[in-house]
Amino acid sequence: MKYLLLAIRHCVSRYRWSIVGSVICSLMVGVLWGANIGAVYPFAEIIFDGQSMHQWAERETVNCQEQIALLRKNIDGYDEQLVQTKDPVKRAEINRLLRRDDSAMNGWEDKLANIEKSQPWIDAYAPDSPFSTLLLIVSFLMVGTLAKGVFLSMSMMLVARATQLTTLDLKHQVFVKLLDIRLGKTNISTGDSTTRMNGDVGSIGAAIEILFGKSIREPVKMFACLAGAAYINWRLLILSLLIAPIAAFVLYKLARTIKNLSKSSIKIQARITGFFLQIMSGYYVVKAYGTEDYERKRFEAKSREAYWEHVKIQFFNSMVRVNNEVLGLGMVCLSMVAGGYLVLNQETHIFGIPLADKPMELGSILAFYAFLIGCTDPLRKLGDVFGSIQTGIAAAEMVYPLLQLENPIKDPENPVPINSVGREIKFNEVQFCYVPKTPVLKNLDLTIQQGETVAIVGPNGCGKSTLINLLMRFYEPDLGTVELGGTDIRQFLQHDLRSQIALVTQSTVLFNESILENIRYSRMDATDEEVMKAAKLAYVDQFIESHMSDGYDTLCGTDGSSLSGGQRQRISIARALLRDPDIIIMDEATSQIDLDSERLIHESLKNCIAGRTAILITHRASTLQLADRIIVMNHGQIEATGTHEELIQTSSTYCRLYVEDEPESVDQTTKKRSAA
Ligand SMILES: Nc1ncnc2c1ncn2[C@@H]1O[C@H](COP(=O)(O)OP(=O)(O)OP(=O)(O)O)[C@@H](O)[C@H]1O
Repeated sequence: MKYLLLAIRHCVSRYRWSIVGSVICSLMVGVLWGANIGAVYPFAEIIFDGQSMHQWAERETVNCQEQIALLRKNIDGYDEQLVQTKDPVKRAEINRLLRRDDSAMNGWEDKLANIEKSQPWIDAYAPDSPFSTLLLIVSFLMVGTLAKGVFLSMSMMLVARATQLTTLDLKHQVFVKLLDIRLGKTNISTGDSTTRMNGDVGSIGAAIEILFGKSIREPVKMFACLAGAAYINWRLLILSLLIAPIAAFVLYKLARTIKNLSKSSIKIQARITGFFLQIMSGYYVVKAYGTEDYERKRFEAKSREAYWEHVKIQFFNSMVRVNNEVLGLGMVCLSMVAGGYLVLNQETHIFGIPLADKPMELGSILAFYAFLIGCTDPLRKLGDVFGSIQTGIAAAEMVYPLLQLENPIKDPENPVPINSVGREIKFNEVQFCYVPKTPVLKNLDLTIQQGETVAIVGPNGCGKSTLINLLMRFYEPDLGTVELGGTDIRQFLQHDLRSQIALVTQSTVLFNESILENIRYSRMDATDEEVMKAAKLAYVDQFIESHMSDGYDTLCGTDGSSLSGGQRQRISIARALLRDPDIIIMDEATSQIDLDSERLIHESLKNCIAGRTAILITHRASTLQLADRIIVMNHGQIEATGTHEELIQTSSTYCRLYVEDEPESVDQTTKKRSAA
C-alpha cells in the first residue's frame, strides 16, 4: 500500500482543489442519499395514516404528553412501593421497572422536544392537507435525487481530472526514468517497460479514481444511512452490526489474496507483451521459417497462464461481493428479527438487554430498515471497487521501485569541461563482463591518437562493440579506465562526452519520421540545407532521386521498414556526418551497402574522417583501406596491431579473417608470404 500512497500523495498535492471539490460533492451525494431514504419515515408515519403534518404533530404531541403522564404516574407508584417494600427481590424488580419506565419517559420527552422544535417550521411551511404533504415529500425526493445526480456528476468529473493528470505525470516520470536507467547492467526488458508504462500506470490511475470516487462516495452514503439508523435506534444498530467484524476479517484475507494474484498477473502480462513485441518485430523471420503454429502455441500457453490468473482474481473479487452482500443482508436480517420482536411485543428489552428507550413505532422501524437497506447498495458497490484497488496496489509495487532505481552511470559532481582536453582515446587495463564471471574484455590496453583512424577487426563476439559501449559510457568497466585526452571519461558529463562522438551502429535505428528529420536527429538545429549537404555526402540523395516520390519528406516507416538495409545505413551515416563530430565511430556501418556505393561512400568518409579521431569496426577488407592502423581483437584482448601488410605477416587471426573475407586476395597473401 505504501507505493500506492505515494501516487495518492502526488495526486492530492498537485491537484488538491479537484480532490477537495470531489470530496465535497461526494459528501453531498452521501447526505442526499441518506435524506432521500429518510423520507420513508414521513411516508410511513404521516401519509399512510391519512394526516397532514399539522395533524401528525398535534396527535404526536398529545400522544407524547399522555405517555409521559402515564409513565410519570407509574414512576411515582414505583417510588411509593419502594418506600413500603423491604423485600430485596421485590425491590430489585421494582427498580428494574422504574429504570425501564424512566428510560421510556426520556424517550417520549425527547420525541416531544423534537416535535416542539419542528413545530414552528411545520406551522410556517408544511401544507395543510395530507395530499399536499405527499406532494411536498415527492417534490423533495425529486429535487434531492436531481441534486444528488448533479453532485455525483461533478464529483466524477473532478476525480477524473485529477487522476488522469496524475496518470499523465506518472507516465512522464516512467518515460524519463526508462530513458535514464536502461544504461549499464540494469536489466529491464522491453516487455516490462511497456507493461509498466501502459498497463501498470493505468491500473494505478484507475485505483486512485476509485479511491477518490466510489471509495469516498459509497462509504459516505453508507455512513449517512448508518447515522439515520443510529438516530432512530443506535442500540439496535449495534446489534445489527454484530457480524461486521467477521466480514471485515474475511475482507482482509481476500484483499491479500487479490493483491498477490494481481502482482503475478502483472508479471505474466509483461511476459506476454514482451513476447508479442518480439514476434511483431521478427514477423518476417516467423513467416520465412513457417513457425506461425509454433508461435501461436507459445502465445496460447502464455495467454492461458494469464487467463487462469485472471479467472482466480475474478473469483476472489466475486467473493468480496458475496461477503459484502452477506454482511448487508445479515445486518438487515438481524435488525428485522430484533426490531420485529420489539415492535410486535411493544417491548424495549431483549433478554434483559435494553434495545430501545420506548417501544418502537411502525414508522420508526420501517425507516430503520430502509436505512439499513440503503447501506447494502454502497456495500455492494464497495465490493466491486475492492479488486481495482488491490490491482492498483500491486501495479504501484511494480512502478515505484522502477522510479526509485538509480541510473548506474552517474555524472560527476564537478565535471571536467570536455573542450579542455584532447581527443586521444586510451583504454587502460580494462576488464568488463556483462554476466558475472564471464569476462568479455580482459586487461585490454589500447591507445588511439588524436586524428588517427583505426580499424578494429576480429571474430564475432570478441568484444569490438563492447569496446565502443565503454567509450560511449553505455556501460562502465569493472576494472581499469577509459580516458579521453588523458582524463577518465567518468570525469565528464555524459551529455558532453556523447556530444563529441558520432556513432553509426551495427543495427540502424530510424524513427517513423521523414528522411529529413531522421538525418536531422543528430543535430536538431541543423538547417534543411545542412541536412541535405550531409545527405549528399552519404549518397542518400542518389536513392531519394531515383526511388522516393516524396523526396526528403518520405516517411521511413516503423524502424525504417519502408527502406532497404543499405538505404537505412546511408541515412545513419548522413546523420553522423551532420553531427560534425570530433570522434566518429562506425560499427559495421557499411555492411549492407553495395560495393559500388561503398566505394563512393568511402570517398566521402575519407573527407569526413580527415582531422578527426575515427574508429571503424568492420569485417570488410575494403574499409580497412581507410585506416592508418588496424587492430586485431580476439577473446576480449588486443592480439595484434599494425598495417594490413604487417598483420598479414604477424597475425594468424587477421589472416584467417582476411582470407575468409576476401577470397581473391588469397593469391596475393600467398605471394607475399612466399616472397617473404
Ligand atoms: N547485453 C549483453 N548481455 C550479455 N552479453 C552480451 C551483451 N552484449 C554482448 N554480449 C556478449 O559479449 C560478447 C562480445 O560482444 P560484442 O557485441 O562486443 O562482440 P563483437 O566483437 O562486436 O561481435 P560482432 O563482430 O559479432 O559484432 C559476446 O560474447 C556477446 O554474447
